[in-house]
Amino acid sequence: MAAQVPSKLIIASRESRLAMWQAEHVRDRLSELYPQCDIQILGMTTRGDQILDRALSKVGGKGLFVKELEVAMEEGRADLAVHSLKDVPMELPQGFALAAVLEREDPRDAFVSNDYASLDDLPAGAVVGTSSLRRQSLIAARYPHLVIKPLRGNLDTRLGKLDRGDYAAIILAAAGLKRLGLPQRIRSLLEPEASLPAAGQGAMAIEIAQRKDGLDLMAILAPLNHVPTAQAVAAERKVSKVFGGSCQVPLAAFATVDGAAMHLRAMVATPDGKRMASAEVRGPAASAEELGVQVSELLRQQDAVDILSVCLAEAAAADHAPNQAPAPRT
Ligand SMILES: NCc1[nH]cc(CCC(=O)O)c1CC(=O)O
Repeated sequence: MAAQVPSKLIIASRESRLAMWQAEHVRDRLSELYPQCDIQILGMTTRGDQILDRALSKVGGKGLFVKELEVAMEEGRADLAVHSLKDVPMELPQGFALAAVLEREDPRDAFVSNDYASLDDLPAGAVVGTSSLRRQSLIAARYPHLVIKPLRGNLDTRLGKLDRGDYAAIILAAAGLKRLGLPQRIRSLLEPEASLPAAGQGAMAIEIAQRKDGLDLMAILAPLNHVPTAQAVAAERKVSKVFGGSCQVPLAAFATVDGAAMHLRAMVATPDGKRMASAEVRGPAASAEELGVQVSELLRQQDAVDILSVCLAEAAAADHAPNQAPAPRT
């Protein structure tokens, strides 16, 4: 039996152009499924959008880009929230759930520059912009002659800083550039072998809150769930969870699903790229989380915990704040 659909649904979204594109995409797909339902978008600003002068790893706290949207749902101002899955904490607060994961866009990192075609072409001392510890550590490991400088802000802001000449090149998620109709800005793509993507990169998720009115939003949103993507990101997010995943740690986890088979790769490193652990496993896509645990165990055998303790000590020192990262667990 088809789900009972209300006459109106409100989508909470951040106001960046990418977030709005994603919310509009979900709105359009829902409108197609449920033409009788009036679907509106509520734009909001989050703490992650406001704090732009610090690297994400130094802002601290999880869910910087999602909290305000959750409050809107809690207060009944919105029914669902659309997020870049990469920005969604591994553990949602009590009473919230992911209702659907949409088909993944290109998960790769993109090299963006006005003067150079790839990381290999950059001369010694060239400045590369990124605020992702993962990207920073991968670049430092392979290109020790390059200088990495922080780069924050939404996609348009970041591209503006590149165009102004602040950087020789910047690294961005290919997915965002493609969604915004800017694929021509991509000079080259970094293959997973060179730059393993972050857990959830390129995937969008729909979050919902527990309802008091009995509305079955899970069932309403189920047709938007893309099973192979949901399986891949379940494995990736399990790895992040095991290692207390946050933006304070250079951690990558990337799964591909081919029919019933999954290939999961993961990596942890120190921010300077000098120490790195990486591992991969293959197995049934239906056992996504179990594969996440397995690959985490392989990482642990390579001193991943020690590598992460270096990262967390650095983060805590930079923060002058108590170290809130939980101990690794499975
Ligand atoms: N943390 C910011 C963020 N969250 C999601 C994306 C890109 C889109 C995606 O990965 O789905 C980006 C920008 C970037 O990494 O360049």
